[in-house]
Amino acid sequence: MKHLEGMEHICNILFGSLHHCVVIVDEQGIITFMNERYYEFLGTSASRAVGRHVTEVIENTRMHLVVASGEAEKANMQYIRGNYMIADRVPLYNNGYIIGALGLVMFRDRKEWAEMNQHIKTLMLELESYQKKVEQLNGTSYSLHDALSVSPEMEEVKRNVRKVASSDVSVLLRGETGTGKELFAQGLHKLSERSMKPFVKVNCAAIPGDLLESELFGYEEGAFTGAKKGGKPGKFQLADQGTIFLDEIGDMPLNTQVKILRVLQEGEIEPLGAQGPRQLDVRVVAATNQPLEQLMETQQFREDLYYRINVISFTIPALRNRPEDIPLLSKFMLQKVTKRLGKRITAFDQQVLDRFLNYSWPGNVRELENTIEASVHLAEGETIQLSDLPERMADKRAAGGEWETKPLKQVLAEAEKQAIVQALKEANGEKREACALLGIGKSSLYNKIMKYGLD
Ligand SMILES: Nc1ncnc2c1ncn2[C@@H]1O[C@H](COP(=O)(O)OP(=O)(O)OP(=O)(O)O)[C@@H](O)[C@H]1O
Repeated sequence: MKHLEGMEHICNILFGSLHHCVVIVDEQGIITFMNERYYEFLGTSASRAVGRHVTEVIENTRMHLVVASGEAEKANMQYIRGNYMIADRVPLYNNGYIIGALGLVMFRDRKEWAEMNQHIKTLMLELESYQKKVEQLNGTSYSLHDALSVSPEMEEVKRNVRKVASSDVSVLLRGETGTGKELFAQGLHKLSERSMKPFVKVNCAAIPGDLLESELFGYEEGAFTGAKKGGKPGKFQLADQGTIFLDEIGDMPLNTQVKILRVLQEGEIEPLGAQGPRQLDVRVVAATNQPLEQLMETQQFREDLYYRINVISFTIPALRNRPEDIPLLSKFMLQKVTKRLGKRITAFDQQVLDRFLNYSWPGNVRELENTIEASVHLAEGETIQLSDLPERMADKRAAGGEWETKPLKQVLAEAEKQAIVQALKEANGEKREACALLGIGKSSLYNKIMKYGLD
């Protein structure tokens, strides 16, 4: 930011009366200047835009990527506020260092543009539908815009995630179960240069230890008896050029940790039965809900791997610590669930919202969504009542105060068991459906069913 300070006055003279839209960002992608024309077009103002990350203010912008790559982009098509515009973006250098970027969004003669825009719109809509299909095939369905929040804590995490998204730095996402770590991992990938390449998720807790290696690194034909003809690519190969998301990394067996570290350090893998190593280019995003520092003390997690994946870490706050987000998320989840179930329920009784605000949400946003889904099933009127909430929510002990006096482990275990019982009930014992409701893998569900003696 310091290089661009004091430039506002000069920029206003230069670009103030220009018919085109101008934006300048600093080396972190933070807006330092926009001209009046751009504010008008976006319906915003200097006080709302300057100082914010450019992705928060301008749709489909690539300014942060230009700063990261240092490469200009000429006559790029950009969809803003219902129109396709032509954007030029150039990096700004000072003494050989990037200090920011300047973007120019061009308008054409209105009539000519309107005609061309219609034609382009049709083509671009078609392209967009293909892009969506590619994204689905690539394994992402979320972007950072899907992470709803109003709380300052979450807004700060989002701001920081945006800042590092365009670089290749390894990111560790921490937070309790259901806080949105996977959503953030996908958001990071979508904001990066790798967005059109694969996003591959590995649930380190769900793959049995003895299969983890072949799942991660693949194998060659004939590597062992029972190996598939033609071999099988591992998750790392599938993620080549893209992002690999190592979920629940704290649950990864020690011997696999050694191998992962080698891959990350040397940028190559050696599939089982292969003649030699293969070069790879993957960005690593890991997530954990376990205290890795504690696991290191008990030698369950390797220190060298910890430092390798923990270059930058973000902690996503638990829902109970950001109550401001609860009304917004509840409303959104209600709309999502009622749309899916085709039921007309439009609001929550005030007592329900109060209960939500006082409840501890050990399963965080996922539990909120499941709770709302369960109550939509039970509700008879157009408003969700206290009596429509699942049993655990009706239990006063679960709502605020007292539960915190119980050991957290016990509370989490009780909530987990309750959620599984509920999901199995809702899914009529159909385990695949219960997995989908809970958002966990099959082997994870089987382990938990055994653990809590629910078979
Ligand atoms: N801020 C948010 N806005 C909207 N939806 C959210 C938000 N945070 C989480 N969700 C939703 O909550 C659910 C759980 O999120 P997600 O799977 O990303 O959590 P997680 O932290 O990765 O969980 P786990 O540690 O159990 O794997 C998802 O359906 C996700 O879309």
